[in-house]
Amino acid sequence: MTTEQLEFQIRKKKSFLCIGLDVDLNKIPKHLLKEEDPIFSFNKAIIDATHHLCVAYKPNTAFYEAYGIKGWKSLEKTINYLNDKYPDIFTIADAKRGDIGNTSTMYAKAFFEDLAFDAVTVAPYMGKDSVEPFLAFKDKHTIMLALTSNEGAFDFQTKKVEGKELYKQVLNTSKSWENSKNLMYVVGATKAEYFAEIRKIIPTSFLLVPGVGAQGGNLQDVCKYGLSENIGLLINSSRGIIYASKNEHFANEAAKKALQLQQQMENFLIQ
Ligand SMILES: O=c1ccn([C@@H]2O[C@H](COP(=O)(O)O)[C@@H](O)[C@H]2O)c(=O)[nH]1
Repeated sequence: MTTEQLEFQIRKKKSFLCIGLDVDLNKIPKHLLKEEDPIFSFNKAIIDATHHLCVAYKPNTAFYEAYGIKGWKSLEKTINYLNDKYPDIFTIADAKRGDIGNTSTMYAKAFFEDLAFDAVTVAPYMGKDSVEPFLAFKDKHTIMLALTSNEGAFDFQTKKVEGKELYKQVLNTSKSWENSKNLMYVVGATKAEYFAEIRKIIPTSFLLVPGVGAQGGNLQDVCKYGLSENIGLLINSSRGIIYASKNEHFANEAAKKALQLQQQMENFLIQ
């Protein structure tokens, strides 16, 4: 999916919500544990109940890798289900990869070709040659960590290097890389006060924004400073939506939480 198609979907659905599929078997309704693939059954129910309220889903691969081969199969079934039944949905593998060039190429093949995700998250620490193999894939997106939502973001990302904060160096430098049009960036909702500065460097790049809901980030502030002329935001909520309830109505309860966020987004889009 191109960024233009993503923007079209956002305007059509009046939503820039991304739902995080971070499935923990200890947190899902007990009755699902009897199913052959509880993770996929959970995801399928959540997706069917919420797809009209969001434009993207983001499984964090850690929650699948933790269950070994079974978990990887559940991830594969989830992305195949999304691509077959809801092809207008933008899909993000939150895998935070990045390595020397030939290894990065293999990571990119795994997520873009084998699993056919639209986007993958990548850490910038190893630099240009570790990210460009991802960028080489046409109409696929590399979402690079810029300013993350956690406390540890202040350990390195906001520290000055040659007079400029490291996250700003990441944004500025990456703009000159080959196929940089395929870049998006992760900026945490807990760092809302940084969005105005970030928009000065990357006025229209899409930002994946985790941290609303469970981590306490404020949607209003993010929208106020982060929205761009092409919208440019994907706001993620995982636990705040998918674990709304543990009873048999869990998917409907998740949809209610998603609707609350979608309605707030709609208000910003019509302003
Ligand atoms: O800076 C970052 C980068 C990634 N994440 C991931 O997003 C979700 C957030 O989940 P919630 O349950 O809505 O808090 C999760 O997969 C994180 O690993 C992030 O939170 N911050």
